[in-house]
Amino acid sequence: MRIAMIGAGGIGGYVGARLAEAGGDVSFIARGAHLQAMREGGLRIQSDIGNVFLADVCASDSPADIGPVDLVIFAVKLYDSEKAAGALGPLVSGKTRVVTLQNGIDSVGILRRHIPSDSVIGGATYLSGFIKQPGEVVHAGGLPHILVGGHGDPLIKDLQALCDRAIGLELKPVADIDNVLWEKFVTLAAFSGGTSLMRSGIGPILDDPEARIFIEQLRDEGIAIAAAAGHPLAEGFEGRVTTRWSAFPPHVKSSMANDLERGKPIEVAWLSGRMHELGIKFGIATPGHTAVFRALHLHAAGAVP
Ligand SMILES: NC(=O)C1=CN([C@@H]2O[C@H](COP(=O)(O)OP(=O)(O)OC[C@H]3O[C@@H](n4cnc5c(N)ncnc54)[C@H](OP(=O)(O)O)[C@@H]3O)[C@@H](O)[C@H]2O)C=CC1
Ligand SMILES: CC(C)(CO)C(=O)C(=O)O
Repeated sequence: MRIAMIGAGGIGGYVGARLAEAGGDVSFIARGAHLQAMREGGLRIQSDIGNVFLADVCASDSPADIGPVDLVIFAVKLYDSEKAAGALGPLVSGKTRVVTLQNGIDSVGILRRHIPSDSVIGGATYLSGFIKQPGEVVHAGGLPHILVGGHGDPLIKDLQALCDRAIGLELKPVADIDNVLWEKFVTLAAFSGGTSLMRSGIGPILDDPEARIFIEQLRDEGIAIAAAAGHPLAEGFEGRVTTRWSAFPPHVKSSMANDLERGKPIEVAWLSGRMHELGIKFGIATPGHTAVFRALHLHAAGAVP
């Protein structure tokens, strides 16, 4: 199976390296110093599940260098989506499937504006990763599970078979990916808003009584928004979110908190900002998410000079 990873960062780098290690024919679309480092010195993944070193990496900043593939895995930040999606053309044939692992609820819609609708498949993962330095990605924690739509699609079955052979990757096709994406959106918007605004890993937040009230408030606002949007979350969801948060090593922060710390642009408009916008639409107060959105808006495009 020919696979192209769009973005070779925390998610694209980790998943692509694992698929290549398992025998997949993987190419990476990357850019800048990370692209140069991968071309010159390969791609390294540091993970408690087992490190990976891909010495010989097929990487380019131009999809035309790679040509049509069977599967595209889309993993750039949401603020880079339009540009990256607009450049997918040379990778996509009539048979290509494009699986997105981006956070939030907007990714599938963005991709469908650029490529045929039925080629796009939603997906979500709770694994946590980041680029430590050019050419090196760290798996910071979180189980390397990926949930994808496309249940019954032969290509997704082939991908699942490849993941079954891989170390540190588990892929499960599901019948209702929309529900999975909403669950992740609610869980992550609270986790990213909380760990970014409070500048802390999840452990100390859950241990501090006031900080915990705030992150749980973000979670509960998200649950109310999901119900109003026609995606009610199952009974007991609150408890499952807290269990999921507690399963991360205490120091783990969201990818947005990591980007904020590094002065990079952040995805707040698609997370707390999206909750704020939906709150206005449905007439539901979201004081927590609105505060996160407004406070971090100043940093949305990267470090304030
Ligand atoms: N990291 C995590 O733990 C998780 C992230 N996600 C989601 O996955 C998505 C990807 O996040 P993440 O892996 O952290 O992102 P990263 O920033 O780590 O990696 C994205 C990479 O793609 C590059 N890139 C962006 N646009 C292009 C382009 N047009 N051509 C070539 N390269 C490009 C970026 O370059 P540059 O550095 O120059 O910007 C960067 O190297 C996001 O939506 C995120 O919310 C989901 C689950 C967990
Ligand atoms: C799964 C989680 C919470 C990993 O940290 C994430 O999606 C993110 O940080 O963006």
